[in-house]
Amino acid sequence: MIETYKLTKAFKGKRAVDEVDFYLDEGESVGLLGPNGAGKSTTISMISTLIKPTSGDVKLNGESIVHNSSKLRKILGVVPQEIALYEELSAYENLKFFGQLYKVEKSILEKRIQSTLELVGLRDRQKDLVKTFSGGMKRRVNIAVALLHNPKVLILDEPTVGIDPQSRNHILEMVRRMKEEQGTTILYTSHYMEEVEQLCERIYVMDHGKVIATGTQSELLSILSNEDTIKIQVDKVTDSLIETIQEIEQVHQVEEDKDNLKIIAKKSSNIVRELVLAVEKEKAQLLNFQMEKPSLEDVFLHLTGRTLRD
Ligand SMILES: Nc1ncnc2c1ncn2[C@@H]1O[C@H](COP(=O)(O)OP(=O)(O)OP(=O)(O)O)[C@@H](O)[C@H]1O
Repeated sequence: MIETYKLTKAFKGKRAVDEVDFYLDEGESVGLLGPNGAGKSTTISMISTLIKPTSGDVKLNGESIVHNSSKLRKILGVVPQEIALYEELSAYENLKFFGQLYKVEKSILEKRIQSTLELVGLRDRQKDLVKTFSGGMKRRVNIAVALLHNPKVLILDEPTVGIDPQSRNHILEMVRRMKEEQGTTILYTSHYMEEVEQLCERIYVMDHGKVIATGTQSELLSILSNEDTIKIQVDKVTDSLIETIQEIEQVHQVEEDKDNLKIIAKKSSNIVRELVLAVEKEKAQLLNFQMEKPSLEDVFLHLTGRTLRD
């Protein structure tokens, strides 16, 4: 349905998006996962024709949309990171205003306003002014705006950043319902791997403007099939302890998390013994030891040496 070929965007000569090849099939929900600055927003801005690529192409059903975006715009709903609403108007009035602006037919606009408000869980607050809403509620109205013309494809740019848990749950549930009940095609960007794990069938992992891995969740996790993820808790984490563990031959990554250390190491029978010896050598006390199932966060750590939230 939508495909990109070597999609590239440079700002002042620096590539924010670097030859990204990507596809989104009808009815799929695909995640773009990456830390802040990875190039996710720039990628979706090009896909949604808000900015022009420096080079490369975006195609809708085989036709380039870079210079002819009208077909795409009809079927696309985009929820940007920034909230764009009139604070002095009510939720209902905002939707009516944007519905008229987007030329939603008069005869169906009222019904659409009510169904989108229902979907984002704000039907009973529709008469309240947007300025009285929490950040999460404003984000939900913003999503309703993007849904007014009943788009086949919905692109959401980090829709749950910085909002209350109730709104976050509403948004996740809404995306799930749109996909399952209406067959909407979804492109979802996030740096929360749990959300992408929960909602998306296929995932592109981005870092520094490039796609560094892609596949289904289980395909991505199989990157770590030769690795163990081990969590140890010690009485005190020191730099010297981290260095000693990093010197163990099988160890690829060590991540510090309060009193815990998360270690990704090549599968081997003696890794446990090596870790115990390292802790003893540093005169630390081992309080807990746990082998863990790898997560997408671990895949990212393995590929980049950093965590998604660094
Ligand atoms: N208009 C612009 N002018 C200059 N640099 C830009 C512009 N837009 C984005 N960038 C740079 O491009 C890189 C990628 O940014 P982008 O917003 O696409 O990342 P992201 O993965 O969406 O992260 P975030 O979640 O922080 O938005 C960053 O280094 C950013 O500073």
